[in-house]
Amino acid sequence: MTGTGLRLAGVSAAYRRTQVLHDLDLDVRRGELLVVLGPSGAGKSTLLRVVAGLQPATSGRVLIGDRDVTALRPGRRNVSMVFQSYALFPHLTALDNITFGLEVRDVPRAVSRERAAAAAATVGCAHLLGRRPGQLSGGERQRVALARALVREPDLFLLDEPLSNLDLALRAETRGELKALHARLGVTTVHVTHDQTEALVLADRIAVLRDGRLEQLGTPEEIWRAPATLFVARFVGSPPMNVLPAVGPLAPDGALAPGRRIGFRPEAVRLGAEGTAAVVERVDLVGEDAYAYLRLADGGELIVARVPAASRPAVADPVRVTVGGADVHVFDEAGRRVGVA
Ligand SMILES: Nc1ncnc2c1ncn2[C@@H]1O[C@H](COP(=O)(O)OP(=O)(O)OP(=O)(O)O)[C@@H](O)[C@H]1O
Repeated sequence: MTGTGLRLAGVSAAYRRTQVLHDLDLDVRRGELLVVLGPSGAGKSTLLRVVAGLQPATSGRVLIGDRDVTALRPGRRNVSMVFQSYALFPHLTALDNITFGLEVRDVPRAVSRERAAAAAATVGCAHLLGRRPGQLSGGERQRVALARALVREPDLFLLDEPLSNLDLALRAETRGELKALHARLGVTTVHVTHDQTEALVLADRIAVLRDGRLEQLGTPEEIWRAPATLFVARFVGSPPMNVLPAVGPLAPDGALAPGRRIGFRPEAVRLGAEGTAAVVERVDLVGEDAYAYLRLADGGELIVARVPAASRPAVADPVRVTVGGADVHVFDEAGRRVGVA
C-alpha cells in the first residue's frame, strides 16, 4: 500500500446553513480499506457523498490518487458507490442493473455483458442475473449492487452501510467476503458503518467521526488499545468501557488530578474476596461469558464486569471488586487520553 488513494484536505460540507463536516483532513492510502465509524448523524454519508461528487464541499479539496476531483461531476471521478438501500432499478434485471453504468458510457453490449458476468461471478451472484430486484433477497440484492459497483473498475469504492440491511448471520458472512474481495482486488475502499464490530473486523484503519470531525484515525488495534478520547473509548467496545472519576473507588494508587477520569474495559474488572464493595444489579448471560452490572457502594456508580458464565454472581449478591489484568486508561478534563495508570 503506497501512495495516496484518497485525500480530503480541509473539507467542509453543509445542508443549507447547518455545517455537518468541519474542515476535515483525511488520507486514505492506495489499496487501503478505510472504515469510517461513527454514530448516526456524525456525517458519514455526507462524507461519501462529497467524495462521490453528489454533494459539493463548501470548502477544501478532494483528491483521488493524484487527481484533484473537487470540481468534477460524479461521472468523471471514476468512483463506484454502493448505497445502503442498494438503489437498484426495480424494472431492470440484475444483469441490466449491472451493465447500466457501462452502457450509458457507450461500452458495446457484448463487452458489458461479459464484464457483468465476470463481476457477478466475483461476488457470487452469477446465477441471479435474469431476476429483477423484487425477486431477490436482501443479501442477493446487496451482491448485485456490489457487482454493479465492481463492473466499472473504479479507482475508489465507496460503501455506505452495505451490510446494514442483512440479518446478523448473513452480515458476518458477507463481512468476511467483503474483506476477501478487497484483499483480492486491492481497490482503495471507504466503508461507512456505525457498527463497531464491523469496523474492527474489516478495517485496515478506522476513522472515527463525531459531529463532522475526525476523532481518531488508527488501526483497529490502536483504536481498541489506545482510544484517543473518552468518546472513542466508549463508542468502541460492547458493553462499553467503564468510566469513573479518577479520584474515588477503583482508581489506582497515585495522585490522579481531580477532573480526570479513568476508563477500563469489562475484562479488567475482577470479583474476589477483596476490594471495593458492590451489589450485583443485573447479569446478562452471553454464551460462555456473562456481563455483571455492579453498583459500587462508595459513590454509587454502575460498572460492568465480564466474568465466565460458570462463575457468574446472582442479582442482589454483595461482591467485592478490583481492577487489574487489563489497561486502566487515564483521560484529562477534556476527555483526551493521557496514558495508562
Ligand atoms: N438532505 C439533508 N438536509 C438537511 N440535513 C441533512 C440532510 N442529510 C443529512 N442531514 C443532516 O446532516 C447530518 C449528517 O448526516 P449524515 O447522513 O451524513 O450522517 P450519518 O453519519 O451518515 O448518519 P446515519 O448513520 O444515520 O446515516 C445529520 O445531522 C443530518 O440530520
